[in-house]
Amino acid sequence: MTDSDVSIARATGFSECAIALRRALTTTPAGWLLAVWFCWDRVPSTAIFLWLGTAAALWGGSLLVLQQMIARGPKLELHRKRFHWIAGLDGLAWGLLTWFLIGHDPVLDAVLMALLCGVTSINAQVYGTYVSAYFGQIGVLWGVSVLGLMLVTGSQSAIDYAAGLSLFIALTAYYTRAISRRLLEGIRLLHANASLASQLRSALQKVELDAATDALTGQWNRRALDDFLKHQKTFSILMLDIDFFKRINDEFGHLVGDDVLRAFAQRLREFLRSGDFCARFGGEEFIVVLPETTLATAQEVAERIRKGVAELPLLHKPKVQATVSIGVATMAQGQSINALFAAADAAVYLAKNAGRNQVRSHVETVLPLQVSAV
Ligand SMILES: Nc1nc2c(ncn2[C@@H]2O[C@H](COP(=O)(O)OP(=O)(O)OP(=O)(O)O)[C@@H](O)[C@H]2O)c(=O)[nH]1
Repeated sequence: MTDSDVSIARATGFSECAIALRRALTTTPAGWLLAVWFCWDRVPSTAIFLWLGTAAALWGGSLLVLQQMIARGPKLELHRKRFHWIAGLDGLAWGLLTWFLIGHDPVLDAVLMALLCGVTSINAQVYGTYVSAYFGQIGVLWGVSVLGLMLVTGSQSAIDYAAGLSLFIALTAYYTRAISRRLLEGIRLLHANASLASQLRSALQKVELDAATDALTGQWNRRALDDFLKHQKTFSILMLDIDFFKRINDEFGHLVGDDVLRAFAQRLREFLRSGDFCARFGGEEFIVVLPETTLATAQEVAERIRKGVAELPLLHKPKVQATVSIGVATMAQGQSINALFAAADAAVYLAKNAGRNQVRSHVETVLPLQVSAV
């Protein structure tokens, strides 16, 4: 578990709390209606409307600010202060209830105390993922309501109510803190798991890519070629074999030979379309698969490649000029992939025997007649 997991969990907890508070604030008027319903005929209507007006003004302002904050994306480091203000005003609106509505009827007082306890409990859920704002909210609710009880009523029952409310709020705050820790731990674990899963996914993708790629040239390897061919129906292949490659190694060394292989693979790609597939078959041999391509077109492509390799040096320092012999073969109905490779190989053999730097096709060899019978 890293520090960044912890701070991401805190930030997520904050933004979840902001969204939960918006949901809770939109249902707050239902709580007021309940209070008004209890108070109707028991409390002077001016007191009821004064409290309702004050609460509505505080509520409307808070909701507006909260809405703007959420629209911009609630951010702990930016909106922390504003959010604590909103929570405090929410607590103030409820706390003022004792200033306006208490002291008119003993039964009603008890019911309103229960209502304040209910508000405290509900808000424990609302602020669960950002508990410091909860402490602000219930702190203000507690302070204002206890002050109201003392100043407005000042009776023995007011002291009892204040004591009861204080105990209830203190216990709720204590347990909410513990639950909030577990909630944040859950968010932290979720985040850590998600980032671990994404790391594993990208590591797996890299391993899969490495397993299908030739390390030297960056082209696909034999395994990837076999996989690709499994999904092809009508296609032609070019088998390319660099001429006298041993001489290049002997003259310039193996490292230069490697550079030549890389440069050759690069040159090859310049002549291919995006849907064509190029793989290193082994040593200085490459295979190009041309999907949906007839023999005649494949021969044209092969000829372009042959010329393109021969006309410019593959390396400039040291200057290495090379040529390539190419065998072309087209997949026939019912033919196996190995038979196709054998046909292309026979065509390469023909090109080499004809003096190299040539393109030959499998129809010029005797092999297709044998393989088509396989
Ligand atoms: N530098 C380097 N050389 C390689 C690599 N793989 C194979 N070779 C060399 O490629 C050479 C292939 O030689 P040959 O099969 O005799 O063919 P060639 O010299 O190209 O002659 P022809 O194909 O008949 O024109 C061998 O010397 C191999 O050692 C490689 O990855 N890097």
